[in-house]
Amino acid sequence: MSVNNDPIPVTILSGSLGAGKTTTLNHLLGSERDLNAAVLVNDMGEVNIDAEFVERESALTQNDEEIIELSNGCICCRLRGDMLDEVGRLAAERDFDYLLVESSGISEPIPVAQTFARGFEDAEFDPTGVYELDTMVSVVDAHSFWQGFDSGQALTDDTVDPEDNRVPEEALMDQIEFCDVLLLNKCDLVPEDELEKIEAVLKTLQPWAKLIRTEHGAVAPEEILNTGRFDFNRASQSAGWKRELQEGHHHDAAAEEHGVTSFVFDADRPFHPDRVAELFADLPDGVVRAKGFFWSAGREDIAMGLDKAGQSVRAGPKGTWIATLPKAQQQRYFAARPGIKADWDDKWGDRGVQLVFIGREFDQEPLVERLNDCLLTDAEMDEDWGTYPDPFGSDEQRELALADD
Ligand SMILES: Nc1nc2c(ncn2[C@@H]2O[C@H](COP(=O)(O)OP(=O)(O)OP(=O)(O)O)[C@@H](O)[C@H]2O)c(=O)[nH]1
Repeated sequence: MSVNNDPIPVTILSGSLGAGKTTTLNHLLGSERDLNAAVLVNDMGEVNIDAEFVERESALTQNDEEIIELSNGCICCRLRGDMLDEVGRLAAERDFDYLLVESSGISEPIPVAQTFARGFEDAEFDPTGVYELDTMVSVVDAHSFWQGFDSGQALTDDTVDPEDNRVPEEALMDQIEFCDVLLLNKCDLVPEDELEKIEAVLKTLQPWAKLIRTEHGAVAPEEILNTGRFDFNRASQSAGWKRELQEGHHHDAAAEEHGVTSFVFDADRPFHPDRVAELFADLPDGVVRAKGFFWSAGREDIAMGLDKAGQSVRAGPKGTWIATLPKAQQQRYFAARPGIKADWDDKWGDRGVQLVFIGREFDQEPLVERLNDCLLTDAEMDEDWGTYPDPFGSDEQRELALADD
């Protein structure tokens, strides 16, 4: 074999439990007989490992991939170093041309991508220059799409990743929002009109990724191998809520036709903490995603964050207002971003509210009205906000409410 020093391309597959990641991998390995790939599989020891082994064995006998299992932990957190050790060992042998990674159902895609794109400080092996992240693929289960945002699991359930207390809908949302290719799988189980609704929501949550319908993971290999689509910065900016905050609302006729609503709620005065906490705990079911910053009266020191993914809602201290930065730093910030001062208030600077709401079949107007009712009234603007109770506490992004079944 000739010596090849080009970086080894990497495709990472994420997707919730049972969405069809293994099926997709098997399809790929079965249809691309010439693909000389190493496969790294991360499972949390959750389900059905035997059945998966059988399927993989069959793929293994057809091709001669090296298959590596990383179990009982997640490659986005505890096993990041282990994953790098393994891919470092593989790279030293270098008898394959492509690395396929199947991450666990609850993996966060960003740290996994980061591990490949930028390395990981605690690991000896530095993947930069040796591996090159080519495509981030998220497999979405069309059949249980809506249930995916309604796990009804409280943060205390065993099913929640014990390492960081995340619920499955948060992982699902991350996987949708940070990827290059979205495979909408199990389309055989879902009628056409329902598929169109799901696609309309997916395109609003993730406008950049290529959206492909699949049955039994049957995707054309060129859609997920050697696509050259991955770009860390672009992927980080590609979430629909982020684009809507930064670039404003894009009218999307297809989305509207399928009942998808998305809007930004903007305000330059604070919310009453109790009123808004109550509202966040009782947002309309149709709101699949909400995200952004808000100002909670009495907490002028810090920007609060709202993060709703499906039924999971977190709100709590999140970021820094420019107004609280030292003057010199503020000046540098303004110099780098001309025009930012447009919304600057003489007294309160950039403190305010900017929240994106995305969902299906909910009415925007009543929600906007309720949000407006949460803002301080003129009379309250003159009160001493220090006497207000603070439901958000000091923990970052504290959980507020979950499905109560
Ligand atoms: N009807 C139908 N079933 C599918 C499809 N894709 C996968 N399945 C089935 O769904 C089940 C789960 O598929 P897997 O490929 O194991 O899913 P996974 O994402 O790898 O699951 P985990 O590794 O457990 O997270 C299996 O029984 C598959 O045969 C599909 O497009 N249609």
